[in-house]
Amino acid sequence: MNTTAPARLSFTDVEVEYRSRGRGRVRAVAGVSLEVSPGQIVGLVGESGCGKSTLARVAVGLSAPSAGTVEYAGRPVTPLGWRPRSGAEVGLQMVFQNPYASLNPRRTIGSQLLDGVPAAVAGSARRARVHELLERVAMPTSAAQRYPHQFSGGQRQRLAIARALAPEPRMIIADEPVTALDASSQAQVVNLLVGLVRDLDMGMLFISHDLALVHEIADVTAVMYLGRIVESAPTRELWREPRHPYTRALIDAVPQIGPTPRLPAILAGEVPDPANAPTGCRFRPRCPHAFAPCGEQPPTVDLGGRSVACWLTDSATAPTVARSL
Ligand SMILES: Nc1ncnc2c1ncn2[C@@H]1O[C@H](COP(=O)(O)OP(=O)(O)OP(=O)(O)O)[C@@H](O)[C@H]1O
Repeated sequence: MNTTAPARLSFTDVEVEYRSRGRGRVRAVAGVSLEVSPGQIVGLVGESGCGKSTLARVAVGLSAPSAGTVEYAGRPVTPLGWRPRSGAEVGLQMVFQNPYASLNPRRTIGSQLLDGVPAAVAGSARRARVHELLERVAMPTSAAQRYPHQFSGGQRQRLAIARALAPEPRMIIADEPVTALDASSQAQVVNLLVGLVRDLDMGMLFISHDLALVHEIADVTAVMYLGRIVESAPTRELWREPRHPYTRALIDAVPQIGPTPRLPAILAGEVPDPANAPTGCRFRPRCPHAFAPCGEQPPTVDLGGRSVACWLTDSATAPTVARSL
């Protein structure tokens, strides 16, 4: 592994196309460029079906992009299974929505954690490392002798996080890691995960449909719609001044509490099937501000530290509605 390159995850013009019977060609990811730097939490948000999980799978080599490149620490991430796992994949670990995706129900927790501990850790230090991993996720060391089904959902997810940490990754890809948990476990697991990422100075791509949660934890938020990143910005700026109508709609859909409570607005319509994606701007059929230029795909415009793909931000085409956004 190239140890001099920073442990940065970079997607460049990534496309992923599925061929499925009945639906034909499904372009689930349609040209995504995104970076996650060491020590940074990037939140990726969007409604169901926008292509978030597909992008996560490509990041860890579980799927191959049909175009574009994914690099980690300066090396291409290539699909698993073709050769032994390389440093690129070991440096990146994934936490799934369902902990059973990373925990084998038929093996003890201890043996599964041992599998992940680097070979360089030898002898009795291996078992000590397993105990250390359990302590890191606030589980008793006795958990090592038990099986996944003997734990609650929240505990299982903590054990899946310990499994992800075992190979000492520098970057975590967390795909809806708390969506399947009850509300109190959700908060615990998110706090644990974010605390670990910060303590160990790792990077994290945190995928969620929950913009309010991403607002709490992410340094940068990228908003995905039907296979494309429509807006990306430091989280605070994005929340304070969303530039894309889809981002605005997602923020409006979050219930507001506090001195001036407000009921959430409903985002009109549904995400179209990517097998039948609209031409031009993909958000056009649901956008309250759609106008003639939206028949063409908008370019992604760099606004200095943030980017947006919307004709409303183009000074040549933007009509007065831009000011009302
Ligand atoms: N193996 C597959 N074969 C065909 N189509 C697929 C496959 N996996 C995903 N898709 C389609 O690709 C699109 C994006 O799916 P993906 O799961 O990446 O979205 P998502 O934003 O993560 O949604 P969710 O939050 O519901 O998981 C969807 O239209 C989905 O039906």
